[in-house]
Amino acid sequence: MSHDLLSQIDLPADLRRFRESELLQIAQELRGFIIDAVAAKEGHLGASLGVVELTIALHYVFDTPNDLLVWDVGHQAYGHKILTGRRDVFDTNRELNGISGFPKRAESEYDTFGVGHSSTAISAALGMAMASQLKGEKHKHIAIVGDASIASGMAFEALNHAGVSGADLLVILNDNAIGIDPAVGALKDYLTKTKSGKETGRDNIFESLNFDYSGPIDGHDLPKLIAEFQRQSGLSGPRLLHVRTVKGKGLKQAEQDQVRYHAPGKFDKITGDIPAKDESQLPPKFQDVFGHTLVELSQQNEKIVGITPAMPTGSSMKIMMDAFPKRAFDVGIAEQHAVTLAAGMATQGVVPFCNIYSTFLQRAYDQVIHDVALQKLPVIFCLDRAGLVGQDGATHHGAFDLAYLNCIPDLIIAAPMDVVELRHMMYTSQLGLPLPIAIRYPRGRGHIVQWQLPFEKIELGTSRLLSQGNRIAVLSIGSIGLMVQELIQQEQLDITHIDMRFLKPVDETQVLRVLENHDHVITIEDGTILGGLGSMVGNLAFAKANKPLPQLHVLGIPDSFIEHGPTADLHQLAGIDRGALLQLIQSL
Ligand SMILES: Cc1ncc(C[n+]2csc(CCOP(=O)(O)OP(=O)(O)O)c2C)c(N)n1
Ligand SMILES: CC(=O)[C@@H](O)[C@H](O)COP(=O)(O)O
Ligand SMILES: [Mg+2]
Repeated sequence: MSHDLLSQIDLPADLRRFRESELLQIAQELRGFIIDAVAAKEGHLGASLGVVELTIALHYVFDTPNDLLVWDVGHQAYGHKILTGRRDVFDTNRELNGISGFPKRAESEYDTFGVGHSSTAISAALGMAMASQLKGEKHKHIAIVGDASIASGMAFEALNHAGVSGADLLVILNDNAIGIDPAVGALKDYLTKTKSGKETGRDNIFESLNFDYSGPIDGHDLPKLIAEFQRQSGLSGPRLLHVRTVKGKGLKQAEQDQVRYHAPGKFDKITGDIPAKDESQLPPKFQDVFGHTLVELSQQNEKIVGITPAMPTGSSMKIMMDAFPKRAFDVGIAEQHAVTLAAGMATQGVVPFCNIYSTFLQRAYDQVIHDVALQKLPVIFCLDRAGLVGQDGATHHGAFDLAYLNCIPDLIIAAPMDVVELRHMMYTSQLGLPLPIAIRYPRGRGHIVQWQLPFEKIELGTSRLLSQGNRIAVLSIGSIGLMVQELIQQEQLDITHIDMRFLKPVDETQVLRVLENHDHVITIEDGTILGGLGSMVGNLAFAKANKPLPQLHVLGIPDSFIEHGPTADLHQLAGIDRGALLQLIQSL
């Protein structure tokens, strides 16, 4: 694909020098550029393809960066990045030391707000608009938000406030009628029918909230978009422009299979096909073991239900939704609601498995404390994508869960080392616990091919002694223990290794025994170093262990935000990889 015009655009000012009639070709070239880049380097595809025309029209009409664009989530902002100074480095997208897959303030003045988690754009753009008012400055403030993201509570809070703010805020609702998975909820149906009050004589929902509503308009029709943005640039006050687009636009397969092509991995840039892979001999992913195990358990226990906030495919809750459509619920991008919904169900004796990515549970922290733990409601949280997740980077790493959950009373915290332990923990959880439990596990594959072993009950708060040495002991929690175990076997190290399994209740007897019988105790976790296993063992040592204490070495994610890149590289950067552990052991 040629980039004759695109190659002349380094910044939006260059784009604005083109005639409107040339924008169609620029759109084709930009689309081709995105397809070529993602086919080779992976990343988010469908969302960016769907907003090519929108992106061009926005930068063509508005005076960016003086006018402020805020992209919600930011997975659709590849076109924006390419038009705002990052075309030549776009091949480093999501790579270690490369550009981020999401808008990021440190990266460009055109990235007005850091994103990754959804539904923040309206609040952020409103904040900017109110700041402009306060400072007496003239800017346009534009939030671009998807149909699934606008259904989240936070977006509604922002609309509610913006409607009485008088702020110069344009919300562009990019309605493609899908999130990652098919859109859900009543708002989805409403949006497919909604029309302007000017047409119907009755206010629609946005007009009722004091927004000047326009649309819906075709988001692939460049002349229409440009005319509408020119009109909008002369207006002020809260406005909402409803734009309809097609996710994956311009690549046949991506339009037809929008779920798969949200982030398809590598594919053929000419045909659009994803190469078939035989994965039958590979160990399964943690998430698939979660999904299949939940179905197995649901067959035995009719009280079980599944809840996911908008991640059925990613979390594999889809397996349960297919097997038991009446007992598994996708509630949309609504983590807070998902948690309290699960709490409500638990009050009635239902056994909810509430599956949330570790990073997204951050949004429902109060609900975990106030609605679940404080009432000792036995909700079973399955926290997927715990630890460092790789190319999505700092916004998405599940780095904090061990620490932020550890300080909550009456919450059991478990982390399986392998998929078989995950099964046993899920089995144990639904037998009837007196408290809620959070089971956290990582993105990707385990190492056990034959995972479908009979269920076993695990005693809460018990660890597993995996090898016994004398001077040095390693206490690990979660899947990072696999690396420890392999290291010990491959290097034939004479050291003790304990898979802690539970951060809370922690196996105090075992920890004290280890502290008293070794010269050096190493803790290792794929979570922040502050407040997780290392802190727990340190506290125990000072409070309860007989003196003299061994030397304690705490390995975990350092107290800084870890960027994006291959997970193995990030583990190395964080000092929690095989090399770092071996070096430490050798130095002792
Ligand atoms: C708080 C939060 N929950 C879940 C996600 C995962 N997520 C990323 S994109 C997405 C779907 C967004 O759909 P929509 O807003 O309609 O945008 P589209 O992809 O259709 O352009 C979801 C659920 C997230 N980024 N943030
Ligand atoms: C943009 C976003 O938040 C999701 O698309 C996320 O990238 C999904 O991550 P997984 O690929 O780990 O499911
Ligand atoms: Mg959408």
